[in-house]
Amino acid sequence: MPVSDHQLTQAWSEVLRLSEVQPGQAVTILTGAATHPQTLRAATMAAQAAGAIVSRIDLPPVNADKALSRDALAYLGETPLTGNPAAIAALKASDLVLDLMTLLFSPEQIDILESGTKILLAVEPPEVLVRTVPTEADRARVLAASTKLKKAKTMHVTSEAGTDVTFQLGEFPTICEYGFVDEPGRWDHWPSGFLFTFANEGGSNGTIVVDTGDIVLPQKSYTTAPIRLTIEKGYARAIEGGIDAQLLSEYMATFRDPEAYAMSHIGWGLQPRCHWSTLAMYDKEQTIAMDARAFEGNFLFSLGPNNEAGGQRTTACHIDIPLRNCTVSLDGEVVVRRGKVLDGGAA
Ligand SMILES: O=c1ccc(O)c[nH]1
Repeated sequence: MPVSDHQLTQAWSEVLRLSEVQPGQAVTILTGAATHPQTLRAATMAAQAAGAIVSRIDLPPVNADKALSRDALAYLGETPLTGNPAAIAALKASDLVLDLMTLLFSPEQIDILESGTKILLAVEPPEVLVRTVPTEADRARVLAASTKLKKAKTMHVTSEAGTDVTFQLGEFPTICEYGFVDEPGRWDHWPSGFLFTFANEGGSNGTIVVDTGDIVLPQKSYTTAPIRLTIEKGYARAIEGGIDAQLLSEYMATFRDPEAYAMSHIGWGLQPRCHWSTLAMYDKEQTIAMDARAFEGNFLFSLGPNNEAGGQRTTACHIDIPLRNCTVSLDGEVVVRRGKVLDGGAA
């Protein structure tokens, strides 16, 4: 059901306040063919109310003929910014970019962030944005978890469904997503409230079982039977199971890219206002399923690119799979036990 312009504008004003937007700063709103008009309206009004100098850059869509999916996070790499020096220059000249289009995992995003520009991605439906307005407490909880993940040398994940996988850590940074951009050069995503890192290249080994009811993205499906992934030296060497495994396998095979099977980010969800069951209430076209990526206590693993964290792998195929009921431990210390976060709960 819809939220009012007033509610959504208030939500944007809070996010811009948390992002420390100052009067006179340049805020550029990046839009595309799928940008939600109410989100654009509310973001524009909130940025003006904050005294920012507001611009909008609207770019034509790309990739639709190659993607086999309409989900902006399914097909990565080239974006409407690729090869567009005028737009890139404008975004680099901005203090803050409100990405209502989706640049994630693009070389251009990394280039723009390195200039000191902040980028906030926000493409979920307006009512989801209003429900998941970030808080300082979200930030504190994610940062507290990151102090453990940053120091960890191994992550071990198990589940009663049969997951038993070990990741060697240390080569890549920890990325915290808490929904606002309070430092120059920071990227974040609203909604969020989770953290992750990337396993060392070749440093992932074991078995991951996507259990019945776990979610596969961008398929946006709840699996009807377990999918067993055999992970050896950083790659999913086998994907076995029933129809869900066959659908995932065939989809990935269409990319004809061995790098699509590489382990990408690994982490866990800390957002109590996001839920495993929410995806069941939406049409696939309406959401990119951030509830699934952020719900408290998930173990979220990804296959595909690692350029977001400075890695060399830029495959277009991006698979995100949040698992329920896993136990995640860092150097032997349990941080999530059978899907429950062990940090005393949300503040
Ligand atoms: O916010 C996001 C969204 C997708 C992803 O793979 C990582 N972070």
